[in-house]
Amino acid sequence: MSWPAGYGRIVLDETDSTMAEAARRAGTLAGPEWVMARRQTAGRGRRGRAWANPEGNFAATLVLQPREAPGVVALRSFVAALALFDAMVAVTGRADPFALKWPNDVLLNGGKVAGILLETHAGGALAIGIGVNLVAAPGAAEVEAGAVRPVSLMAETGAAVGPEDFLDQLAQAYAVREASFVTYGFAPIREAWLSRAARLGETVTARTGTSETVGRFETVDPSGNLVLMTAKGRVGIAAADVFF
Ligand SMILES: O=C(O)CCCC[C@@H]1SC[C@@H]2NC(=O)N[C@@H]21
Repeated sequence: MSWPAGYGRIVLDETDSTMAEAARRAGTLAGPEWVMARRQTAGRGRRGRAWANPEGNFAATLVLQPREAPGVVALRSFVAALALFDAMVAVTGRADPFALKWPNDVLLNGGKVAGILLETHAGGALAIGIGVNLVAAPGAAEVEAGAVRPVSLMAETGAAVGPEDFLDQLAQAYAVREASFVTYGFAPIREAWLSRAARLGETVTARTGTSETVGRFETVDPSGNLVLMTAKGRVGIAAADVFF
């Protein structure tokens, strides 16, 4: 497996969180850099949740210095989700058990196998944190009530993939999707994402900390919003957790 040209790589035995590591290093990096850790002692997920990271699972953050407007930069969550999907297919040889859940989870046999966390830094750096349950998944009791059950790649498919091998696949897949995004914009990424979307056309619930919207999952719009057809009409949602 070749490493993508122009991307750097740092592999640490242990850190608190690769997001924190990325924040500490962002100002010093000359170009895109993958920061991977074999162990995280304080991994974090979306909405301030903790992210468990037993050894053997994958934890890495890609640090980029994008030049676009913030709304365009944020669309890289879809770029990353697609790349993650591609890497899963590359390591298992199968696409059918995988699906993408808005905004950027990867599902395997309907369970959550991977998550993505985006953070931006003063100075404009973008940190894309990716966690994959390669060998172990948290118990159902450790996740929010009603959330998709966590699963591991190994338990669901039998594939035994080490974090560094997974990084090779993911970095290559990301570089391909990033080049498409920079050259052709969001449209082909959006189409590819939608063709892999879980529960498209079905009724889902989108929850923020303060509101709940139930509707038919119609599409993701060109700004990356979740579009639901509700009893009151079409609604675009910029940020939420989705429940099936
Ligand atoms: O809540 C989610 O689904 C996103 C989880 C993101 C976890 C990854 S693991 C690598 C990086 N470092 C962190 O502390 N979090 C992200």
